[in-house]
Amino acid sequence: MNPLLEAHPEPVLTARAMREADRQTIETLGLPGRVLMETAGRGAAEVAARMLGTVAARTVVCLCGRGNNGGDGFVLARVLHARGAHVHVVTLADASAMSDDAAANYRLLEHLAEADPAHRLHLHRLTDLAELDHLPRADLYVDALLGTGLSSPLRAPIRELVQWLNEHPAPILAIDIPTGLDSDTGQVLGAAVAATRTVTMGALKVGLLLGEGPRLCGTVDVIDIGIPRHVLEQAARQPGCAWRASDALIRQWLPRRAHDAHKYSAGLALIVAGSREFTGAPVMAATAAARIGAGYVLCACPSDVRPVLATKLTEVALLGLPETERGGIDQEDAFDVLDGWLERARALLVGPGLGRHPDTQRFARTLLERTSLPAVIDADGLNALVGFTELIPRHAQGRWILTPHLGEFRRLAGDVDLTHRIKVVQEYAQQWHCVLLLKGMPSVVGWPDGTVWINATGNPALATAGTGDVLAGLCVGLLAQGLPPTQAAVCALHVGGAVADHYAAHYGTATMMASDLLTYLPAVLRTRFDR
Ligand SMILES: NC(=O)C1=CN([C@@H]2O[C@H](COP(=O)(O)OP(=O)(O)OC[C@H]3O[C@@H](n4cnc5c(N)ncnc54)[C@H](O)[C@@H]3O)[C@@H](O)[C@H]2O)[C@H](O)CC1
Ligand SMILES: [K+]
Repeated sequence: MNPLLEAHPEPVLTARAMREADRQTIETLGLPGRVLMETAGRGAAEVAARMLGTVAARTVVCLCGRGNNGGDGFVLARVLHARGAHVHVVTLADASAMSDDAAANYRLLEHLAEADPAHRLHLHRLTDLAELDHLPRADLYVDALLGTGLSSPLRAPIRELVQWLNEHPAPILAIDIPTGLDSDTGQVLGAAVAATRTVTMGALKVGLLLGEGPRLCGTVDVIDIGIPRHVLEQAARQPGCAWRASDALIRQWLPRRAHDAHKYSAGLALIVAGSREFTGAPVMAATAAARIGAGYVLCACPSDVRPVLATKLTEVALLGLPETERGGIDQEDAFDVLDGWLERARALLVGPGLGRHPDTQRFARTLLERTSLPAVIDADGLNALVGFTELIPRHAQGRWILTPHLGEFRRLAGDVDLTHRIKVVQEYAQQWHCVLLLKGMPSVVGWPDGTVWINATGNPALATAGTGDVLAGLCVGLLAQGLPPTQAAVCALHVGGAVADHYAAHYGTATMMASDLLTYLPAVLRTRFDR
């Protein structure tokens, strides 16, 4: 693929945005919908042929709805029939009840079925679900029932058809979206096809990447059906849409070390972290910051924790922060110790393992209010802001990266309905004027301008203690090297997930520990990101 194009982020659209892109292409550019459907169906047939291996004499059963999703299925049926397959097309409606383009393609099939001397094309107009039992066992089932037109929980008999489909062991190819999956949220609406593979038209849909989407889609192929890139990019600016970064884009964004760099020019990352209870978190975060390329990492922790960290950290400098007799960080004395370093630092991370002592939380808030450094606020740094969220829009000013998991986000934002996760992240990143990295599978990054990114890498191996500390360290390490918070958050997620993917490819997803991310990071940076 063209390296320049490859560096482009991939638009991830809602159903509404996809329909808008269709409309633009058809009405403004003049590319007929029938041509879009023909291209969509032919692209889907290519994927079906790859799934079958050989097409001739294989049996394919296509379940087709009466909308354009069904229309894509009719085109696919015609193409596979022409390549020698035995094709059974199952519909629930007459052509008169179908969309125009679908009906036109259905009538094509009717003429073909009559004309084919080999009688390899069979049209079944279903009036009773029992008739499904007369269908031959297929080598491949095609779900062309519903796509982006699904707007509510599946009605009968589509719902029963979906359940029937899922009962068959043969591979299932879903057209555009597995029927029953909400294309904007990844929720299952009543029932949904569990596809082996999904071939989606024009662009990725949000629902394929969130919620139940990854589990129900199987492998996803995006078919270029002739919608111009600028039309897709324009559509992706609608609320609820997102982007996915490519390796090429991350390679472009990742900082390169200057040939004449010295430890300060490569960026000083100041990390305020650690407590008696949590000494691992600062180690993970500080090591990650150093490993991703920060030239100088300084970890400021409560004084009596310093000796413990000194046994675990060699290249990371340590700074003991005075404590109150109550055991929290003493704000005034701490600033006396910190001030010089705050001038020299290029980025700040507050939170990993910091603990929730009231004195420490007050210190963390004051530190964030006073500094104008780009900052990452993670874990107990976020907990210190609970009840003080007004500080975020007042001080973040686009310089902060907040990295909450779901629980931390709910403590900050309240019991927010996260059905539309993209819209929620979009709204809060704009409202708080910060970069909001909401961790999850996948994690999502909202920028202050409303742009949202869905992480393209990572796997369940990341579901282990300490990976959040590593992620926070990667973020601050990239900030310290001059990356803007917007790109630092997307890169940290993408690279961290890529290391987890590297680990899982070699050792599976059940044994990874967070420190493995630090071990394999250099190799993945070198081989996958050319660093
Ligand atoms: N992306 C593109 O550029 C192209 C996509 N194509 C395909 O077109 C469908 C969208 O087609 P549309 O006709 O708008 O909707 P559907 O076919 O998905 O469904 C409409 C159909 O479904 C019925 N329906 C709606 N909700 C329910 C429900 N809850 N239960 C049962 N039935 C329901 C509704 O009555 C309609 O009859 C897209 O996915 C692509 O596959 C174009 O072919 C090419 C361009
Ligand atoms: K479908």
